[in-house]
Amino acid sequence: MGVSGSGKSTVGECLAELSGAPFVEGDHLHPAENVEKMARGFPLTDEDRMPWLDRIGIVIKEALGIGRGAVISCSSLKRAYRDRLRHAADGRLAFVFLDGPREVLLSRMGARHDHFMPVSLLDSQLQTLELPVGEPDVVSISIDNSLERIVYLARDGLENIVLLGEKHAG
Ligand SMILES: Nc1ncnc2c1ncn2[C@@H]1O[C@H](COP(=O)(O)OP(=O)(O)O)[C@@H](O)[C@H]1O
Ligand SMILES: O=C(O)[C@H](O)[C@@H](O)[C@H](O)[C@H](O)COP(=O)(O)O
Repeated sequence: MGVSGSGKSTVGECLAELSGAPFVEGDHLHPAENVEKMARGFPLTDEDRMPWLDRIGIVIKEALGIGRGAVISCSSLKRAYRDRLRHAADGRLAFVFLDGPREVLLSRMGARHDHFMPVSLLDSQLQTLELPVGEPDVVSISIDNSLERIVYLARDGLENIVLLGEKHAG
C-alpha cells in the first residue's frame, strides 16, 4: 500500500519473486473508466474505488483458497478500504506501507514515462491517504532506502507477523 509512485509494483514484484507467490498488479484490476478518469487528471472517489477493491478482495480470497497466498499492489489509501480487504481475507492479510516525502514521490512519478497516472494527482493521493498507524499487521517502511533494503525490511516484517500469528494460534 501507499500513494502513487511509492514503489508498490517494484517492491511487490521483488517480494513475490523471493517468496514464490504470484504478484498481482492492482492497477490492472481497475475498471477501464477508473484508469481513464485518472489519466484525464481526476482523482477517484470512494464510489469509483469500491468495485475495484471488491475485485481485489476476490483475488485475495482465490489466492488464499489455493493455499499459496499472493503479493498484491493496491494503494489502499483509507482505513475503510484496508478494512474491506481485511474482511475479504478473513483477517489473513498483512500490509507493507511504503511511506515517503512528497519530493521523492514526485521525482519517482516524474521519471516514469509508461504510466497512465499523472504527477498532478499526487497531492490528492497524499490528501486521501490515512496513515495505517495503530492498525494490526502493517509493516511501515521509508521509501528513502534502496530497493534491496526495502525488500529486506518488508520480508523481515512480514515473517515476524506470520510468526506472531502462529504463536497466538498456539
Ligand atoms: N527504492 C527505490 N529507489 C529508487 N527508485 C525506486 C524505488 N522504488 C521504486 N522506484 C522507482 O520509482 C518509480 C515508481 O515505482 P512504482 O513501483 O511504479 O510505484 P507504484 O506502483 O507505487 O506507483 C519506478 O520508476 C521505480 O522503478
Ligand atoms: O486509489 C486510487 O486512487 C488509485 O488506485 C491510485 O491510488 C493508484 O495509485 C493508481 O492506480 C495509480 O497507479 P500507481 O499507484 O501504480 O501509480
